[in-house]
Amino acid sequence: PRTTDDYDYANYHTLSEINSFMDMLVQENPKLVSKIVIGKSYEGRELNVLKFSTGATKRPGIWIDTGIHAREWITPASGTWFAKKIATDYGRDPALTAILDKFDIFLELVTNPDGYEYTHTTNRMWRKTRRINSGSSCVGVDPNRNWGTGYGGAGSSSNPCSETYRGPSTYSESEVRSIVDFTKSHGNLKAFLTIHSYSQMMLYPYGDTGIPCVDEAELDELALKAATELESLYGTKYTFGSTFNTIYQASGVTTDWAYDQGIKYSYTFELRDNGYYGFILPANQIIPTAEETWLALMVIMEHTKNN
Ligand SMILES: O=C(O)[C@H](Cc1ccccc1)CC(O)(O)C[N+](=O)[O-]
Ligand SMILES: [Zn+2]
Repeated sequence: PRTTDDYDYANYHTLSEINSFMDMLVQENPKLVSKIVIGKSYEGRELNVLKFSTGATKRPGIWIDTGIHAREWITPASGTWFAKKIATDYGRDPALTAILDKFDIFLELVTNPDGYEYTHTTNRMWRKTRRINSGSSCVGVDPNRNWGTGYGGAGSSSNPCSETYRGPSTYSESEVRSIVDFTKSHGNLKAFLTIHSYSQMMLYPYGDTGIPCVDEAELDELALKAATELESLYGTKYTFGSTFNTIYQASGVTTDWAYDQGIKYSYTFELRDNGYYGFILPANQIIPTAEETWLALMVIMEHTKNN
């Protein structure tokens, strides 16, 4: 495709196609969109973040990542649609324009590029990074068990052959460390939204413990609003609650860490479906999934703006 107008949002794309999309979007919207390289993956690929900003001065930020688990293809596909939506709606949609007049939005589309490439070339069901684990024939670390908060607890594994292997140490994965360093250097993120599939859930802290987080009441009420808005489009039903109570115990996870950095509005999304297709969601569901999810993201971003 020569422009992001004729990019095929209704299909899944390779890493190089998604990287080309990012470069096209930046070229077409030089005053709104820029690309930041926040680090390199284990195998040396760039970790690219799209920055949407309408002001020169440093503003509070909203973080969104997709594709941290390699096989969850619906998430970078939806994220690509989000990126185009932001560029299209700025200056046209009052709600989005109001958000971007106050916040920068950071969107990392392929958060685990080594794993994503591997799902295209070798194993469609790969989940983890592609780190070679010393002393083991098993490859990869679960980037959603590698964060510092609750690291090493129940709900993660010390076995390199496990799908939830926590890694040799906190932040051992450059794909994780790069986000940690970016978040700390930015220092003013107000929402942290990490997008997974599948199960149709909105999950807030904590995952490592059943003890409620301080902001549980507000996060729960906001999740209800977001899930209701999401359901209004195509009737897709989401459940919501703390990670521990809603899906299962998991430790060293992204949103627990983000929340403990003081980023109150930290949610994990589990997109479509409920298990019928699972990770192999048909491409004809990409755009509907992206559209309904965007409604929920807008609810959370507006709440973040107004609080
Ligand atoms: O186990 C995971 O990391 C997520 C569930 C989750 C979600 C938020 C925080 C901790 C765990 C489930 C999934 O999206 O990875 C799907 N899966 O189990 O492969
Ligand atoms: Zn996942």
